[in-house]
Amino acid sequence: MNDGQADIGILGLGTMGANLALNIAEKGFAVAVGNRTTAKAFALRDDNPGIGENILPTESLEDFVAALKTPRLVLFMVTAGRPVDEEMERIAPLLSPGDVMIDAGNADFNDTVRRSTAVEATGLHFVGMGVSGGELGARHGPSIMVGGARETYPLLEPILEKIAARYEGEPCVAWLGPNGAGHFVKTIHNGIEYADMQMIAEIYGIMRDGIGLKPAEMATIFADWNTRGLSSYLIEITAVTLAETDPDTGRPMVDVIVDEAGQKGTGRWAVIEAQKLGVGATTIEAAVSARGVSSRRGERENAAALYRDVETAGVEFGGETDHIAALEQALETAKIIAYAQGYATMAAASGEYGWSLPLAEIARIWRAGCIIRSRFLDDIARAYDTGENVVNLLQAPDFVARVAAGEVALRRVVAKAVLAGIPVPALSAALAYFDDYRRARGTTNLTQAQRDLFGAHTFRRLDKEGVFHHRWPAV
Ligand SMILES: NC(=O)C1=CN([C@@H]2O[C@H](COP(=O)(O)OP(=O)(O)OC[C@H]3O[C@@H](n4cnc5c(N)ncnc54)[C@H](OP(=O)(O)O)[C@@H]3O)[C@@H](O)[C@H]2O)C=CC1
Ligand SMILES: O=C(CO)[C@H](O)[C@H](O)COP(=O)(O)O
Repeated sequence: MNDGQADIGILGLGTMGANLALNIAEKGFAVAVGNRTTAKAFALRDDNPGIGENILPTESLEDFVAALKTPRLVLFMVTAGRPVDEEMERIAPLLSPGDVMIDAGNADFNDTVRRSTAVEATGLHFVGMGVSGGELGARHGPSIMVGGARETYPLLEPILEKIAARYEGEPCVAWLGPNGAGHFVKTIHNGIEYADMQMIAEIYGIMRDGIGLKPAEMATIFADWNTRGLSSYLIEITAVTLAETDPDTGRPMVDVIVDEAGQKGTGRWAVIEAQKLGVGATTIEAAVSARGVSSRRGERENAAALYRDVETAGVEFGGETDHIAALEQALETAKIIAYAQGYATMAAASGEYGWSLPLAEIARIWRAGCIIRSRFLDDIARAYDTGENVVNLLQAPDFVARVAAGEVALRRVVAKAVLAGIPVPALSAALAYFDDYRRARGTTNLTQAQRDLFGAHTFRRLDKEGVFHHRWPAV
């Protein structure tokens, strides 16, 4: 048994927990580790000479708790959902007032609010903390989105600032707001991740099925795009994945991978929360739906046979440079719209829950470490840093200019893909949102008339103040 030596403890040594423990240990902190499968805790110490001396493996929760300095920092990195509640229930009786439980996995922020309320009532503290960056991020520097009580953050800050990714020297970690704020922001990060990935996949679809490019050719194009406006981790890994060859068959790796996308729920949570807040996060919705449709491969194969003879307009996708340039500009424009939707969701949540989310700071801590990291986030930070009230990124002057310059390319690419029968649900959702958002006189006046006719739901008039009901003809 280790006696009160560890600066922090981690329960859950899967992909993220093990790498986070190594990162913390490497930065000079002593970290107690425990896992349902206990052997993993000892293997983590034994398999990592040089760092292992800062890792204190434990066999039981009693050992784990005894190994921690007080106030104890207990970080859970287990499968989201029920396992988090189970682990919390098991360890709570062993902790003392002032100790801190940290859920660093992905979590539905509603669960975080529930857990936070229950735990804080017992004198313990609870922090919901989003960690992004996957395996390598956890190991060498993730982006960390911290929630929970403001007063609890200083207990974690020295460790988090050391282990977080750095962008131009600044650590990519911040306290973002109370109770569920950290996990809410992580959820929107993942929603944007889904939209970003789906739009890249749609551009890949146009390159493959419209233009007829080979994966290696596409890899070169994406690598080139990664040197300019679209430069980001996701574009970089797109080039890497497209360039890869399957050692078994010698074929491009992407060509042997089944076209069914997995999803663990964070994209869906983002959509649900956006809907609850009345924000149209349509690019994220399209991405989540597209993953759902992709998972019904058998159904899609049947439908493909049933609709084999459907006529699509004879659209020519040439392989010339201007087409590639249009795809690049379309993707860049749609990406701005997707981020605008994600940020609008966070802005609405901030008002609804009284969080005062620091939107510029969120962009800054996403610039490195996380899956959507890119220089583009620097531009978003600047837009929110102006001190002006940016109601939506699509109204920030820099982005108005960029979207105005790129919308024709997006419109042409979407129109061509639609005519050719190539699915572009997220790109077209971005365009539709943009067109809807920029229309001063919309069409829901008709919706209001219908609602008033069938349900006396009332409406407001353009020419008079007040709420009205009209005597419509009986139907
Ligand atoms: N993988 C990624 O790229 C990212 C993951 N996350 C989030 O981090 C969290 C952990 O993910 P990841 O490390 O990938 O998951 P893994 O599947 O690699 O590991 C899961 C861990 O949870 C433990 N566990 C599972 N069920 C229980 C249970 N009922 N009781 C106790 N322990 C349990 C496992 O123990 P055992 O070893 O015994 O099975 C293991 O330590 C999740 O919330 C995930 O969404 C966040 C960012 C990125
Ligand atoms: O949280 C993450 C990054 O920050 C993970 O990448 C995320 O878990 C991936 O989600 P999914 O499996 O649903 O694609």
